Amino acid sequence: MGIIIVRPSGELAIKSSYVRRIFIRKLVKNISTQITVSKWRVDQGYIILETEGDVSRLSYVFGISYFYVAEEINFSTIQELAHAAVEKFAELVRGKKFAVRVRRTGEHEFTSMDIAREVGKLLLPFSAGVDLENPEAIVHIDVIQNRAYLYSEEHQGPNGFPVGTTGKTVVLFSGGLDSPVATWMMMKRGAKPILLNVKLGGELQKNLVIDEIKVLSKWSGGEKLKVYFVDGLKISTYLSNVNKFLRVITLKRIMYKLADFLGRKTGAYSITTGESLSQVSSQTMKNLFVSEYGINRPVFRPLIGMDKEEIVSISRKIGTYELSSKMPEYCIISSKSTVRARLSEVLDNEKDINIDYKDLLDHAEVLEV
Ligand SMILES: Nc1ncnc2c1ncn2[C@@H]1O[C@H](COP(=O)(O)OP(=O)(O)OP(=O)(O)O)[C@@H](O)[C@H]1O
Repeated sequence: MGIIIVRPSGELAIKSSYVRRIFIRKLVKNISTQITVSKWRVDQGYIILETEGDVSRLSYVFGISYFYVAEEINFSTIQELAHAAVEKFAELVRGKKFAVRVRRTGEHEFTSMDIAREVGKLLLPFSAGVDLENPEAIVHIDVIQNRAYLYSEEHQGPNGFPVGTTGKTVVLFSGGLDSPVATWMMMKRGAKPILLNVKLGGELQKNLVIDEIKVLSKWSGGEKLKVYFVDGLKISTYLSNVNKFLRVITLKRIMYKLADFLGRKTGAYSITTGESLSQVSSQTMKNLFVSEYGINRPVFRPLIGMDKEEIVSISRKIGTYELSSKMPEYCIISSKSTVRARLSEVLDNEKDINIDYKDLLDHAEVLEV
């Protein structure tokens, strides 16, 4: 059993108290899917939790700025606090250059500097001296009213909003490099993704997609991730009648329409893709305009302004890079596309294709990870 102090993302602090309460409650719910929480309270913007389990899992919970495992003490004088700090930290600083870092909230007759000075003075004889610039050991003390939290290590959280607080989005999820990164970025903004894969590559593609979703689910704050696999073969047959230079754009339009339908079915108000401006011919500005023409939901493209290196670096960080690299390109997608599709021509071509989107989705294979 330990006390964990969580500082929510700075963005949560500027919300109205009503919204903040909702977000904090969801954050605690998401935290308790990772570790056991027996009690919690909010004090001066910090969430104080009594917990059991592996705290390192909190590094994956969106909505956390930083967190630490602390010892809680009640105190009335600065000397009392300093003695408790010495008892806890004498061994930590033994023979090392150290620094004391103090944060203080509440009404007190002393400042943070007063605490740091008093604690530093008592720890000095155990140590190799004070070094505020490059300490070998750091003594952290957070004072909130008449309680102090003592700890030696602070862990970074991923910031953002708790997953599930900002709505659902249908993600067009190919499983290539980009769409997993786009999914992660939307989860970071608190969205719950509903994944839609047009199965063009059979079981190999499907299994890679599932493995990628498993990796992404580490970041989902316990929210189950649902994936819809739609029959790609059926869609390919529709496309065989389309002019070959317009096939990629038409396929994209079909995917967007499927996503729009799925959004309506699942209460998701947006569509997310992994497109990045002009990365490939189907992603020129003109083609993106034509692709999403007539779609009722806003299309979010979190990667639109990123280059490949930036996307790769996020993909490595979140753990999907290795799996994405195994994903082959599928021939329809990689076939030549015009860079400036004419809307009227594309719409004209489309007239002869009669796709029953509802039926495609009703027959989709649905899994939850
Ligand atoms: N088979 C598919 N099923 C669902 N969505 C897809 C599929 N193929 C492509 N998409 C969507 O279209 C976007 C662009 O795909 P495209 O193949 O043009 O580029 P990409 O750079 O290879 O993307 P990715 O790396 O995500 O596969 C993808 O990021 C994804 O959102």
